[in-house]
Amino acid sequence: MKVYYLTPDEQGNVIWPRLDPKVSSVVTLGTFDGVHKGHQAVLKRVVELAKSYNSRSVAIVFDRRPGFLFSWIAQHGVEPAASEPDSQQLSTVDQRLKYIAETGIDIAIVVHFTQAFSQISYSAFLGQLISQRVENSRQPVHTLGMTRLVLGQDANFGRDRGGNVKSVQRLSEAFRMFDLEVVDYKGPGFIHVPAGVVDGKPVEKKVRVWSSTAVRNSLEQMKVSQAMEILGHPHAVDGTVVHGEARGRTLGFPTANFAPDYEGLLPADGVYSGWLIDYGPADSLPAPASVAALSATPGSVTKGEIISTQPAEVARWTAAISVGTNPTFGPHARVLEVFAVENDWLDLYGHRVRVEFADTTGQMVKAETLDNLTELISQEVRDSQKQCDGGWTDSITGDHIQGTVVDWAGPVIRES
Ligand SMILES: Cc1cc2nc3c(=O)[nH]c(=O)nc-3n(C[C@H](O)[C@H](O)[C@H](O)COP(=O)(O)O)c2cc1C
Ligand SMILES: Nc1ncnc2c1ncn2[C@@H]1O[C@H](COP(=O)(O)OP(=O)(O)OP(=O)(O)O)[C@@H](O)[C@H]1O
Repeated sequence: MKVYYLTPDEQGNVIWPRLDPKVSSVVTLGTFDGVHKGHQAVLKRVVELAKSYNSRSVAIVFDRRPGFLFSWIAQHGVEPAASEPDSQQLSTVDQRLKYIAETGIDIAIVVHFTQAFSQISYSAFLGQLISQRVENSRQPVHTLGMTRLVLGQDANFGRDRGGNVKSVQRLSEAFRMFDLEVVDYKGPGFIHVPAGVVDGKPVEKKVRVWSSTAVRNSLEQMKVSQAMEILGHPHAVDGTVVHGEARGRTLGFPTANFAPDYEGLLPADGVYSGWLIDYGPADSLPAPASVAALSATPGSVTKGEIISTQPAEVARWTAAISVGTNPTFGPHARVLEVFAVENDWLDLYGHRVRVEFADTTGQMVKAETLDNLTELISQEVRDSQKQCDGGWTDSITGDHIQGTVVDWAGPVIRES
């Protein structure tokens, strides 16, 4: 998959890549947070249509959730800095691109979502996907050559969320420049999720089961296996390993402690089963293109290259995962710690790692004694092995992923 990164200028304008004018594009657009099964249905339809029309398949991905941008502005009065983390984001742009690439999409165009960009009307935006007028040129120049647009039934985009299935259909019929195809595959239906408090009373809202809101709700309730069911892959958190308090070895369960700048939404405090993936020393890995794109000149396009959006996995282990404040040991910051079940005594300091959440094994408790805690953790480790035994199957590729050690060349520290 080729990836282009677009940085809007102060007026919100972007320069679209000029793609080969002899080939038309089937396009979809959205945030794709989590790339859940609903998103997958839309993306797969784009790939299918592109194949049948000899077109290219294009996904326009908004980076920064619009919800994050607008709530930040409402709270702080200004736009967040480009590097400001979004604590409610399920997956980083690199994680999303990895899954989008798996669906078979040819080109992803990542647009850094700014307030000025959000003010472009849906009709002007869609027009730009066909051709664009540029400075010093009278004739509009060919951009993506969009001939087909694929949207989910309740898609909304453009200024004041004016672009929806009805308004886009009208536009399509009036100008006959592109066709609209609507994917109405919402999955297993709807659920109610908490939506804050009004007049002192908790209120709920109805959302699709296949939605990022439902995934966030599952994670907040420790239901990581439910999140996996909606996503079609385990929910993941990425980070680098730092030193903890070196207590784990004494307990018999040394853990890889994630640095506080981890990426991905952390599930509620609790103990989970899953997988720990090692990508090797962080300083040996190239910075992802998405990081460089954050400091790009406004109004620029970072040329697309065929990039690997994820470093290669060095090893993968079944994991017992602890999220919380370790109350047994008094006041403590909230931490994410992972014990690699098959290989205790690993040296992962400074490594780039990922943890994938499979299921729940217990609560974070204040144990009476260290022996009690060790006993509890031992049981949770056994449960993790049982729960992760079957691995998991990627809903996009159909690949079966087994949670056992791949080929780890790093040092294994044995107890002396
Ligand atoms: C599977 C697992 C379950 C855990 N459960 C608890 C718990 O219920 N209560 C608690 O205080 N700490 C719990 N911990 C965290 C340990 O207290 C922590 O790993 C240990 O203190 C080592 O910390 P350190 O890495 O900072 O040295 C758990 C750790 C693991 C790996
Ligand atoms: N369950 C679903 N069924 C069909 N289409 C979906 C489903 N979920 C999302 N889509 C479509 O995927 C595209 C990208 O969606 P986007 O990520 O921008 O936001 P969304 O629709 O609000 O998704 P979510 O609520 O899960 O965040 C849109 O066209 C949207 O309508």
